Amino acid sequence: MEREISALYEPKRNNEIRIFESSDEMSTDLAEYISQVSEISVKERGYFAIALSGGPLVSFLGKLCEAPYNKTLDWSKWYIFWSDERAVAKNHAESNYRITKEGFLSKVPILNGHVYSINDNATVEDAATDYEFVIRQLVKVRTIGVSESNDCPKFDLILLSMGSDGHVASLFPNHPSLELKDDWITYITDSPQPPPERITFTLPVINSASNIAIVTTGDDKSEAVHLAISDNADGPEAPSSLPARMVQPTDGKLVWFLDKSAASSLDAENDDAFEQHREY
Ligand SMILES: O=C(O)[C@H](O)[C@@H](O)[C@H](O)[C@H](O)COP(=O)(O)O
Repeated sequence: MEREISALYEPKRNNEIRIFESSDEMSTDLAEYISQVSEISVKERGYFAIALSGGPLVSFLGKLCEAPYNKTLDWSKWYIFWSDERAVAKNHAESNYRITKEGFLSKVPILNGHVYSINDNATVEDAATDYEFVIRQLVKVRTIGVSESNDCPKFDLILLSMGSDGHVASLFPNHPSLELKDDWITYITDSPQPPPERITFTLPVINSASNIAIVTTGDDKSEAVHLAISDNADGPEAPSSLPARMVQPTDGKLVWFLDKSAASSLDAENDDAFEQHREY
């Protein structure tokens, strides 16, 4: 359909919204989506490099640990990374590594040597430098792909969740880390949500991925979802520095996985830049 595009905003391409009646249905579809992306990546590249986030995301990966996926997926080709980590010890309740290990990694046969966690034994600055170094080595040998448009790593899939303030990974609204162009990994010491110190992928790395999924549930996210997605949120008041709105893959594809509550402020008429799959 022909439509007028605001001069203030790049038209969105390769974006899709999937809306589900319940988080259980969302988990089922998410498992199928991840399975398909992993199969394609293994077939095309021989590896599947996936970056996870913390928060409630891991609880939506449960179906991957069950039949048929626990048997059919080529787990030996999976390489695990984190798009962000909190500066706490690995055995701390808030460690994204710990949450992922308990809720996912301990239930599937991913090789320990393929799990690239963020150093919890260094300052956040050093941990960010170390993580970028490790990722550079893996890009050199192409375990992680490389973007054709810049030298950024091209993860096969980056899974993100979003906070009610629109933050993704540990990129928070109006934070200077949103401006970084050359760093792959950075750190912050002033997170508005505890703990204050965190390590995070930068936007250039997120946007260079082949596939990005933002998985979000709950009423408290509906306004941020609207601001992140809707064309009618364009204009002079547009939340140009809302991190979730800045997630726009350069060559890849973005899929939003939303439950009905998180999608409740979306205006179907005005969101036609997205291919919508309203799974009611
Ligand atoms: O520390 C953080 O950055 C948050 O925990 C974040 O990781 C979380 O994903 C969102 O805040 C959404 O979480 P809820 O859906 O539970 O609100």
